[in-house]
Amino acid sequence: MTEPIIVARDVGVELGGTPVLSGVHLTVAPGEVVAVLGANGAGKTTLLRCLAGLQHTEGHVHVLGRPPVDAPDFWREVVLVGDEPTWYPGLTVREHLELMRAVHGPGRMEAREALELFELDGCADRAPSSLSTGQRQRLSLAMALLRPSRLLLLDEPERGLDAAFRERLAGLLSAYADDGGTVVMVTHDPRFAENTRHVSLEAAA
Ligand SMILES: Nc1ncnc2c1ncn2[C@@H]1O[C@H](COP(=O)(O)OP(=O)(O)OP(=O)(O)O)[C@@H](O)[C@H]1O
Repeated sequence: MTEPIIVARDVGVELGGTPVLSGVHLTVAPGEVVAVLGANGAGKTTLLRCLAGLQHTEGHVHVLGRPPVDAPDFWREVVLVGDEPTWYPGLTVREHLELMRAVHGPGRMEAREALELFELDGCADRAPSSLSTGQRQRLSLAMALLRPSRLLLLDEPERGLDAAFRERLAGLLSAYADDGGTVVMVTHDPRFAENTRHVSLEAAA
């Protein structure tokens, strides 16, 4: 039987003395796209942070067969897209994509293909800080999908994207999973997540 990519059992987190997650279970197989849904404050981002090794938890969490840790070996296989990244001053949109390739090696696509796929050709020579919210989100996602990885952890990837691009992104994530990758994403858009496995989170307190 194929080993799960994620096994989380009885996960509990307290923040500021308040339970945020309690008794959460999640098992994710390779090639799955899982959408974590729930009300504001239900703990979705906190769960992603637990899976990324950025949040201490009670219970058992294994990602890719081991406890997740905020360390280079882990981040070579896992990509987290959450809050907007810090952009490198002086580098253009194109250079941000080329940087991913230079650091992580040949991945799923070339920088020029990513520019086309994420509709960034028109702003390839601009600084990311000069882009619109949706264009910056597309650049974050392009940087994530260009490089090789086994697991994508995405926090509201649809944020700032228009309806047409949301549909394209859903297709790109599905293709990533068809290639053997695994996706866990937090989303508030059930339509964007319609062809994924849904996991609902309820507030712990
Ligand atoms: N550093 C912190 N200290 C104390 N409480 C926190 C901290 N970070 C988050 N929380 C609380 O933990 C709860 C869960 O937050 P989290 O961001 O995981 O929710 P969410 O489901 O992702 O919400 P949203 O849909 O609004 O993004 C919230 O009640 C939030 O106020």
